[in-house]
Amino acid sequence: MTTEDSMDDDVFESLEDTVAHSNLQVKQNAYRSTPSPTGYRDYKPPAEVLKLCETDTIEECNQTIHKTILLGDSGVGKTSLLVKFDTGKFQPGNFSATVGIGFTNKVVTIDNSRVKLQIWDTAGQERFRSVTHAYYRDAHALLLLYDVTNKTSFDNIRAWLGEIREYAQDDVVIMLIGNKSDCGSDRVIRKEDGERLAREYNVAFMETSAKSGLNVELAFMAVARELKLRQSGNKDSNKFSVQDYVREETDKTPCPPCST
Ligand SMILES: Nc1nc2c(ncn2[C@@H]2O[C@H](COP(=O)(O)OP(=O)(O)OP(=O)(O)O)[C@@H](O)[C@H]2O)c(=O)[nH]1
Repeated sequence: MTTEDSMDDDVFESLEDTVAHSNLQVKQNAYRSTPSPTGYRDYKPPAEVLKLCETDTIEECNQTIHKTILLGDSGVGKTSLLVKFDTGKFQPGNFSATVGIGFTNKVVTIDNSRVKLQIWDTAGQERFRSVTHAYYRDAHALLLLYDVTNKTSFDNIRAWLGEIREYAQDDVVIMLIGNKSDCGSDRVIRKEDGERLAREYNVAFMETSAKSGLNVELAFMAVARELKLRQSGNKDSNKFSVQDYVREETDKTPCPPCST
């Protein structure tokens, strides 16, 4: 399945015009557009998002929209991963911390059926944490990122998982992601370390690179597949394992030359 034939934004065309890329716009203007000294106090979700939550029609849609949230320390590459998945593009060295939270809608095709993902990009900085907690509760899936070149971001994963236990639903799908796998000699966290941590917490794991595109589509597709099976109530869904699926799919792709 290629990116071209598996994704389709048209279902959310009207939202796309107004809200869908709001986070990216907020991010670009992050410090200029936020009057509060903390950068957060005056932040409110876009009006369209609040309106969206109030309408019956969208409540109906919510049954089929899978809310997926990107989490992890600041700078690990959450926005970059989402932008790469959404647009296929990567902007190197273009770092401005996300302020608040925003979402992008994507429709992916899994076994000939369309799965709607509403992907929320959160601010990784500590000062925004209390805000992002509020969004965990109704999340269907969480993509938890660390940066393979940043040990602190990896060490903080345990704390993130603790927060997830506290604020998210028990059955939320969790995917641990080691991003920036393209970084060669700057790498300080080995793939095995990520795998071990994921096993310890019984969550799925993969490494990605928003820069090279490695596994970016797979990360979202694996989550979408799991969510679709759960939603359909398919008896076979119990047999589906995100981790086995990821392993099979990554085995098909040769590993890039990473320095470990
Ligand atoms: N080499 C490399 N650089 C990356 C990758 N992903 C992100 N970056 C860079 O890392 C920096 C931070 O990326 P962001 O996507 O803004 O990080 P974030 O997690 O959204 O950060 P917050 O918004 O503060 O939470 C940027 O300079 C990106 O260009 C990657 O896969 N490889």
